[in-house]
Amino acid sequence: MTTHVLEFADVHYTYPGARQPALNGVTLAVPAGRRCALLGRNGCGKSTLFLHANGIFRPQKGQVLWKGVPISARRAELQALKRNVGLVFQDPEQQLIAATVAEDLSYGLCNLHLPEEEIKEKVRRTLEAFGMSEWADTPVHHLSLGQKRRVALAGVMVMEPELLLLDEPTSYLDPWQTEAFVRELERIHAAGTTIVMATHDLDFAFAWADWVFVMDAGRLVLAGEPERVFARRDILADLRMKPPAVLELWEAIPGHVKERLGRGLPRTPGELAERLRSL
Ligand SMILES: Nc1ncnc2c1ncn2[C@@H]1O[C@H](COP(=O)(O)OP(=O)(O)OP(=O)(O)O)[C@@H](O)[C@H]1O
Repeated sequence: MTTHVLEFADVHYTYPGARQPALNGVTLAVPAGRRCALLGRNGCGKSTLFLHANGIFRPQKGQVLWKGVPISARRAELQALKRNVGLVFQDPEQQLIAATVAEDLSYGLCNLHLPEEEIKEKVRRTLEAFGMSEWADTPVHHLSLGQKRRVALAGVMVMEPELLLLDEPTSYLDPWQTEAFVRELERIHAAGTTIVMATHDLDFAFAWADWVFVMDAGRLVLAGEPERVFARRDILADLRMKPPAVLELWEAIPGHVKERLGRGLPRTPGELAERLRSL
């Protein structure tokens, strides 16, 4: 049986002064242990959904549940939720608050009033795991955008959340930084963390995710395994979402060649090229 870490049940939210709701009855369940991609056009409500996931926003109608239990407004429970659900914002400037990298990583742990030695040890281990020990005393404003993104991710992971929410983490990263970032995500996922990533990069989503959500106008319109979701060309075309390039290439290959390529759908054009070369 699939267990869900986080669930949204008919959640509604309209920003003060806005004419349209940002969330308009979204119902969505995040399966435990998955790598989920959250897709949808600009303004469909992805970031607003994330802000409800760790209690920053409260639904105006409907419920958000953590492991089947509705999130309450009680301070202690909200604090526990913030610890379980790590949110990495789209813009690292919104997230990084302390002067140096090590201070930034310590910030959330200090708020938990952990003993100083424990904080130091967690920060040391996280810096090491992220390959950034030499940045410990670097002023945050000396870092590049890609480096700030990694520090923001490390600052969330130091809290050891069970669920990691990433808001468009690969935008503005160069291919090398994206690869390094994905390797970090692999390590985090392999250690047991469920991940949900909002992204506009459908090629990346198809290559990386093992579960996909598609939102539109504040609601969920599709959810499931990537192959199944991306097979719904009619719905995706209505949302002006182009299928991943590798699927278009795959469809152009004659059936008798596909049979020889075998082993299900390739995830990237590189993987397809590799299989074609081995014919
Ligand atoms: N602070 C705000 N005040 C008023 N309206 C807002 C505010 N933030 C977002 N909205 C509106 O809420 C809706 C959902 O926005 P949201 O940022 O959640 O979408 P998104 O899917 O994350 O978009 P993007 O892909 O561009 O990041 C949009 O119509 C947006 O204009």
